[in-house]
Parts: sequence; C-alpha cells; structure tokens
Amino acid sequence: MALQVPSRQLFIDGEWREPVLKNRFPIVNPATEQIIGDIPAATSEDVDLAVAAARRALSRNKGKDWASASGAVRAKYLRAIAAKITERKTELGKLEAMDCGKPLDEAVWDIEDVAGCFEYYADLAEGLDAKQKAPVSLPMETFKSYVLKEPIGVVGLITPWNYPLLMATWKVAPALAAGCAAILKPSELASITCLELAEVCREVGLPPGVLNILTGLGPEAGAPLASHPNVDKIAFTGSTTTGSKIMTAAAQMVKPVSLELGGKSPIIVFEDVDLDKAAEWTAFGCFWTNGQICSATSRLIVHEKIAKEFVDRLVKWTKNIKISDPLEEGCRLGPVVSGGQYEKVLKFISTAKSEGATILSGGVRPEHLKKGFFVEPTIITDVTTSMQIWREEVFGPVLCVKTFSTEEEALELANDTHYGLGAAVISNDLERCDRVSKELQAGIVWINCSQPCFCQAPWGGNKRSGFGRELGEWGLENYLSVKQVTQYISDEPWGWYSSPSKL
Ligand SMILES: NC(=O)c1ccc[n+]([C@@H]2O[C@H](COP(=O)([O-])OP(=O)(O)OC[C@H]3O[C@@H](n4cnc5c(N)ncnc54)[C@H](O)[C@@H]3O)[C@@H](O)[C@H]2O)c1
Ligand SMILES: NCCCC=O
Ligand code: NA
Repeated sequence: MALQVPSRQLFIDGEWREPVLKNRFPIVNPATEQIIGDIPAATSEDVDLAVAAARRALSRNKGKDWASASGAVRAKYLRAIAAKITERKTELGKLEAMDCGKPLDEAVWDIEDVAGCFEYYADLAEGLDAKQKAPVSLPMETFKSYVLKEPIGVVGLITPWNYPLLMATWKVAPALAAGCAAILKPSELASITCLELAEVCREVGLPPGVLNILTGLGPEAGAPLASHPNVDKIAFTGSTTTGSKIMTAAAQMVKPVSLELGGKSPIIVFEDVDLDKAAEWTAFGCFWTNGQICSATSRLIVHEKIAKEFVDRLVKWTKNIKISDPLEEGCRLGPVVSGGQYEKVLKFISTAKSEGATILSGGVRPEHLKKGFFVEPTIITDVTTSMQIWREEVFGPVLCVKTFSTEEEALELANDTHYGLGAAVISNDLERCDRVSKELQAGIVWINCSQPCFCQAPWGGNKRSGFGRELGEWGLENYLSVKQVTQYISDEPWGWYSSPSKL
C-alpha cells in the first residue's frame, strides 16, 4: 500500500526552514503519474544560508564539537543514524519506490545498504583517531615528520535519482566520518528519502549545520553550491554533461572535485558458460533498477558460437521479469523515473531502429500497463560500433548485443567507449577472467556476475566516467586533507648562513 509522503522544508542549521523564495514543486510517482506531494525549491539564497551554517558548525567551540572532535565522537552519531534508518526501513523503502519507481524489494535492500554504509564509516571514523600522527620516515635524522589527516572543510554533495538515499549516503557518511560539514543537494526527481534523512539527523541530535539538505533544481540550487566561494570541495554523482559543468565552476576557485559519472559498460560472455546462469547475470546487469544504473552492463559481447542460443535464452529470462507497480509483490521491473526519461529511452530505441538495428525484444510499453513510465526490457541486435545505441548511455532497460570470435576482439569491443566505469566477464576459465580483467579499461570489473556492490570496496570510473573513488577507505580519503608536520630536532644551529655573531 502507498504511503502519505511527509511534507518537509529545507534542512538548514539543524532546523526545517522554508525556502527564502517560498517556492515548492510537485513530486510525481512514475508508476501512476500522480502527484503525491511536493518538495521545497532551494535557490542561491538558501545555499548561502546553508553554507554559513556549515561554516559555523566547523568552528563552533573552536572545532571541538565536530571537526576536531575525536572520530569516536562522530562515530556515535553515525551509528545512531544507522539505527534510526534501520527502524524505518520498510517505510523508507516504500517512499523510495514511490518516488523513483524502483521495485520495493530493491528499495528496501538499498535502505539496508544505507544503514550498513553509516555503520561502516562509523568504524572508519573510530579508526581515524589511531591513524593520526603517522610517522614519515626521513633520510635526515635531524628532522622528524608526521602526518595529520584533517577534514577538508565544508563540502557540497550533489547526487542523482537512481539510488536517491544510497548515493547521498555514499557521500554523507564518509564526509561526516572525516569531520566535514556538508550541504547535500539531492536530485529534484527523487528527494523524499533524503529529506527523511534530515528528520533522522534532527532526531539523533546531530550538531546544527553539520548536515544541511537542500532540495531544488540543478541550475538553481546545485550550480550556486558548486561555485560557492565558501565551499571547499564538491563531490558529484550524475551525468557526464553536468559533471563537466561542475568541474568548470569549481576550477574557477581551484576547488577539488570528485566525479562519479555515466557509463556504457560491457559484459563479455565466453563460449564455455552455463547459459542460464550467464543469462540471469546479463539480465540483472542491465535491467536491475529498471536499467538506471551508472554501471549497467548494457553492451553484451557474446561469443559467436553460443550467440544465437544465448540471446534466445536471455529473451526468455527477460519475458519472465514481473513488470508492475513497484509496490506490488514480486515486482522486478518498475517504471523509469520520469516522463522526460521515458521519452528519452524510447527515442534511443527508435534511433537504433532507424540506424538499422533490430529490436529483438521489448522496446515498447508493456501492454498490461496503461499508465506510468514503463518500458519493457529491450534487447537490440544487428548493432554496429558507430550506432548511437552502442556509444551513448541510455539509462533505461535497454541492452545492445554484438558477437566476437577471439578474446582480443572481445576486449577491443569492450574498450571501444569513452566511458570506463564497470565491466563484467563471464567464463568458467578463471585464468582467462583474470587476464581479461587486467585488460578491461574500467574502474570496477565483475567476474561471473554483474553489479554486486559492497561498501568496503572502491567504486568509481576512468575516462569520461569520472575520477576519484567512493566507498571503502578511499571514500573517507575523499574528505580528508593531508597535513605534513615536520620538526627540526637537532640542538645544532642550521648553519646555512654565516652567523652574524661570528663577525
Ligand atoms: N558513477 C556513479 O557512481 C553513478 C551513480 C549513479 C548515477 N550516475 C550517473 O548519473 C546520471 C543520471 O543521474 P541524473 O539524471 O540525476 O544526472 P544529472 O547530471 O542530470 O543530475 C545529477 C545532479 O546534478 C544536479 N545538477 C544538474 N545540473 C546542475 C548544474 N548545472 N550544477 C550543479 N548541479 C546540477 C541535479 O539537480 C542532480 O542533483 C547518469 O549519467 C548515471 O550514469 C553515476
Ligand atoms: N549498486 C549501486 C550502484 C550505483 C550506481 O548507479
Ligand atoms: Na519522483
């Protein structure tokens, strides 16, 4: 059953605040196309207030309340947030499903991952205390040196709609663990659960200003955050086009950025596989989260010996996927996130057709669903490497297929992309898998699976998929600044200049 969406304001300085310009915009449930609530629309005026609140949070009590408190103190808040999220797991999962259209079972799984990620970074925050003052070995005994890891400062976190609360958490949890103060700007297409995170922070008594959450449009709320002179770093997940704009804005102030961008990831299926196991991973790799995963393995590269049988089997697996309202039991594919995204996905499919590809399966709205932004899982064959469908990210349930005859050819096809986020290889020959993994130009390689993601392991891409790594210890480093402290420990004078006392 659907839920009432809580009506919230912006979260600034530990309080709910109406946007300065008092605007709001509607939330649309993509499965029903109905308006189910509204969210506040922040503008640069609210960004200024949030940045000022974050600055105060860092300097309050000379930093002792947050930025220079021990990691153990911050870990307590992170664990309290994790506990509240776990308490509200079913409700948050439902709200997520209603907002972005992902099947309820997936949404609840995401919320569990959110709680797990806060717990994980609570552990790393505690670990940080022991790592302070790590000695650096120097070649001169007259000096000694150590390293301090300090929070970068005020960070702007800009996130997408495909995993609304999870993508936010991948940034918020390590930023807070590091001792930063943050301003989160979630996607205007799915912000409900991020506003609930604000409520959770309020309930656990997170110090005011440590996390501020501003909902609003990219150009109105995201852009002023990216270019704000008092924001010390921007961490962004979203499209390559927006990532490039953010990098340009940040460059004006030499502000560091980390960018998790789009992808067009390959999955290579060799001839020695178990067809059903490989078909299920191929379907999961592309159609999970309604195909809206940055790392979706949306280019199938299959050995020509098994191609016909494999693709037939794959079509059977996709025909078995339950497409329905995300809240219906057993749903495995919901609608894409919005009307705009629905039109975009259908346009990709019609362009593929007009360029000469074959829409082997899907490509249309499922007949039994008259409303909602639903697209059937789509498999496209007769693809050439110059076609748009091979080159550009669709961000919808669309898989394109090419065949290969040698390992070398498979790798050439796999690496034939400006992106470099994920890649998968399926084969029973594990030596081959290792060899291929080394050659794949991607930040994440899956062997005999596609998409599983653990908060302990690094996440991020190469080429136009961005740079920097989230998750794991790398995720924490994103929010830490390294300070070298070097001391002269000899009693002797330095002796470089002639001493005036000897004149
Ligand atoms: N690499 C990853 O880990 C990862 C994860 C999830 C999604 N993605 C990518 O995200 C994209 C889909 O998400 P999306 O449609 O929300 O992306 P998007 O780039 O349209 O929006 C992302 C965020 O940026 C904001 N934004 C838009 N214009 C802005 C501007 N000029 N200045 C500052 N902020 C601005 C948006 O409001 C939103 O919060 C896909 O390309 C996908 O591959 C990448
Ligand atoms: N499983 C999380 C993937 C995030 C990218 O879209
Ligand atoms: Na929505």
